[in-house]
Amino acid sequence: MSLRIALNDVAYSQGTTKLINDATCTFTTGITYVVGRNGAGKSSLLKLIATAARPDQGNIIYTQLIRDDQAGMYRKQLSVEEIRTMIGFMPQHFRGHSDMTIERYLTYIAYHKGIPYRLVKSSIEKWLQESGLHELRRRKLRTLSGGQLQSVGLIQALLNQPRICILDEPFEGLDNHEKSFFKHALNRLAFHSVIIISTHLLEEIERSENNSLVYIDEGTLRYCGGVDEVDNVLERFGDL
Ligand SMILES: Nc1ncnc2c1ncn2[C@@H]1O[C@H](COP(=O)(O)OP(=O)(O)OP(=O)(O)O)[C@@H](O)[C@H]1O
Repeated sequence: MSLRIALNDVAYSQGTTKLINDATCTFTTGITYVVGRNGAGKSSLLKLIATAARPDQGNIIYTQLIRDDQAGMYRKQLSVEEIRTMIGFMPQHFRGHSDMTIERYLTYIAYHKGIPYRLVKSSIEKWLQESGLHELRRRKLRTLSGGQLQSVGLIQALLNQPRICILDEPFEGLDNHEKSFFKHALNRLAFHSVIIISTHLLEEIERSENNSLVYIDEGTLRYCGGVDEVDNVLERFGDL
């Protein structure tokens, strides 16, 4: 199932402030890193793609490649409702439900995402064991450290192996063990899913040939292309 997200001349404002200008870019399977300085518009761009905000102008078209015996191969346009069932999203400064325990919160999210009842417990158990959060599973979210909360935010986004995964600064505050665990999970997911990650940590960018880069500056997309160009892009448009 090959997905494509195409932004066509997308503009987005808050009040009189234009946050995104005429953004045209395509996202496909694999990891795309969205980079730019503080305030460049990364979070705004991710919210638009996650359907958490709506463009003032232009559109975002989500299509899926369909193989059909009769009709052959064609691209089907997906509705917002269909897209929302496919998205895993972690906003910047994830908080979750502060009075729930980790276990209860993830169970609630799992049901919400339609994970079959019989798989919920074992799936959450596995994520908690592998991420190192198992011993903390009965702690309320408000008592967690920044890195622990970030891990819960990542698990809730990745729990149902989403076909579209949008993560705003996912590596912020994680220790090396947590980073390598989630990177591994993302690399596995990237074979079948569109993964969009905003980051200002250049060392977190994996320069694999399947990965892409978007450089945003003052709401304008200056570069959309292969991640192998990252050094040239930073030299041309400015370091982060
Ligand atoms: N509700 C709002 N009203 C007015 N301006 C806003 C609003 N939200 C964001 N902005 C401004 O829009 C610009 C882009 O913000 P955005 O959060 O998308 O950038 P960012 O690249 O994610 O920044 P950072 O890396 O610092 O999180 C910033 O200058 C920000 O101050």
